Amino acid sequence: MPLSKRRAIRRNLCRIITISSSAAPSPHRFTMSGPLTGAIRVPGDKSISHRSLMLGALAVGETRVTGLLEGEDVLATAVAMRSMGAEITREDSGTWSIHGVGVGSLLQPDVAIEMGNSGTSTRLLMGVIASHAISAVFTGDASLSRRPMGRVIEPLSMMGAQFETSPGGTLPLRLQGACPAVPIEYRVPVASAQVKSAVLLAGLNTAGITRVIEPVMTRDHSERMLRGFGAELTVEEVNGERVIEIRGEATLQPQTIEVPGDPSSAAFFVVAALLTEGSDLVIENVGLNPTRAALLGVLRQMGGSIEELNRRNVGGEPVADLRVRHSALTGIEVDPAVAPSMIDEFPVLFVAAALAKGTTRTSGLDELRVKESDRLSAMATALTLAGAQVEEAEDGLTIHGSGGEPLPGTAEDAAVTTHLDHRIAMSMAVAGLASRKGVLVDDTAPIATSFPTFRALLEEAAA
Ligand SMILES: O=C(O)C1=C[C@@H](OP(=O)(O)O)[C@@H](O)[C@H](O)C1
Ligand SMILES: C=C(OP(=O)(O)O)C(=O)O
Repeated sequence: MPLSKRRAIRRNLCRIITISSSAAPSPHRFTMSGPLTGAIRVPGDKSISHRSLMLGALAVGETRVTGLLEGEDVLATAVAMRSMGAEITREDSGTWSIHGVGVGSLLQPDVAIEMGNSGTSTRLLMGVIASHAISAVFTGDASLSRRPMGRVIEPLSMMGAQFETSPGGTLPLRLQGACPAVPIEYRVPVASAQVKSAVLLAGLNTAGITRVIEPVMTRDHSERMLRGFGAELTVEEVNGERVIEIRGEATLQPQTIEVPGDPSSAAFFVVAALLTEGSDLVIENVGLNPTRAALLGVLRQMGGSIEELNRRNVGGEPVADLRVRHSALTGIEVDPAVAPSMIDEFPVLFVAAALAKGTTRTSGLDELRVKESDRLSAMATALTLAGAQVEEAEDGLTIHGSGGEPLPGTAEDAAVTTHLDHRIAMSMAVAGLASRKGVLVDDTAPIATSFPTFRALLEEAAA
C-alpha cells in the first residue's frame, strides 16, 4: 500500500480515537428494566485483540483476525502498530488484515504513540519497542497518565532500554529501545500479565533465552498466542512457580485468528441477569480461559445459576455459551487467591454483593487501586451513593447486601463518578437496573474503550 494511503488511514483512525475520548461527558441514568432474555453476543476479547494486532504486526506475511474488539483501546494498538510499519486494514466483512514487518523490523514512528486509556497497549508496546532500534514517545489520557509504569520500566531497563519519564515514572514518557537487548531472568513482583507480557515481547527480538518467573499465574494469552505464531516458548512449573522461557530472534508465522467473546464484558450481563427478576439469558461464545473465568465460580458459590453450554475450543481458547437465570444470591468470603483470574470483574462483583443476602468480604485486591481508577475507592463511593452498605479497607471491600431488595438508587441530581473508568461506568449501570430510582452515571463515554455496544445490547436483552 502506498505511504500516502497508509498515512490517510492512520489519520482516520487517530481521528476516531481523539473524537470519542475527548468528547464532552455523556451522563445517563440506568433504571430498572424488564427481565433479560434471549441470546446475545458480547464483543471480542480485549486482551486477545491487542495481542493479535501486535503479533500480527511482528509476523512475516498476512494475519487475518475475525471478532476483533473494535473498542478505543484496541484501535489505539492498531494505530500504534501501523505507525511502526504494519499494514492494518478492516475489510467490509469485519475481518481485519495485518501485514506484518517481522520481528526486528519495526520502523521508527514519526509521531507520539497515543495510547488513550489503555494500560495493556502501553505496557505491552513498551516491551515490543524495548528491543528494537527505535525510540518512541508514549502519551495517554488523564487516567493512563496517572498509572504506574515503573513495573515495566524496571525489567526493560535491565534489558538495556532507556527511559525518560514524567515524575513518578508515568506518561508521557520517551523510550529508546536497545539493540541488541540483553536477555534477562525476571521474577514478576506483582501479579500482572502486562508485566509478564512486556518482558516476553521484549524477549522476541533479544538473542538467547529470556526467562520470566511468575509466582502467581496470570492470564496466559501471550504464552498461548506466541506459541501459536511459532515462537519457541516453554512453560514449566518449578517449586510452585511458573517459569516461562522464550527464545529470541524469532521468526513469527502469520495466523488466522478467531477472537472469542470477552468474559470481562460478559460479566456485566451475567450479573445483570442474576439480579433482574425473570431473567433467563444466553450469552454466546464467551471465552472461558481458566485464567479469566473465576468470577463464574464465585457467583455460583453465592447461589447464581450459570450453566455452560456447548463447550468448545475457539482459536486455542476454551469457549462456551452461558445460560444465566435470575437467582437469590448470598454473601460469601471471596478467596483472595482467585483475584488474578477475575481482576477486572471485581467492580461488578461488588454490585452483585450489594444485592446479596448477608455480607461479602474481599481482600488481596491492592492492584485494583492502580487500574483506570482506584477501583476500590470508586466503587465504595459509587455504591454508597446508590444506597448500598460498604466498608472500604486497604485491600478490599466488605459489603452488607440488601438481601435482594432493590437499592434506593441515586437522587435526581446526584451522579456517581466514573473517573474515566469504563468498568466503573458499566458496573454502576448494572447497579441502576437493581435500584428503585436507578443510578445516574456521570459519564458513559469511557465505556467505548472496551465495550462500545454495551448500551445497545442492554436494550436488546431487556426488550
Ligand atoms: O494483559 C492484559 O491483557 C491485561 C492484564 C490485566 O492487567 P495487569 O497485568 O495490570 O493486572 C488486566 O487488568 C487488563 O485489563 C488486561
Ligand atoms: C485494567 C483494564 O485495562 P488496561 O489495563 O488495559 O487499561 C481493564 O480493562 O479493566
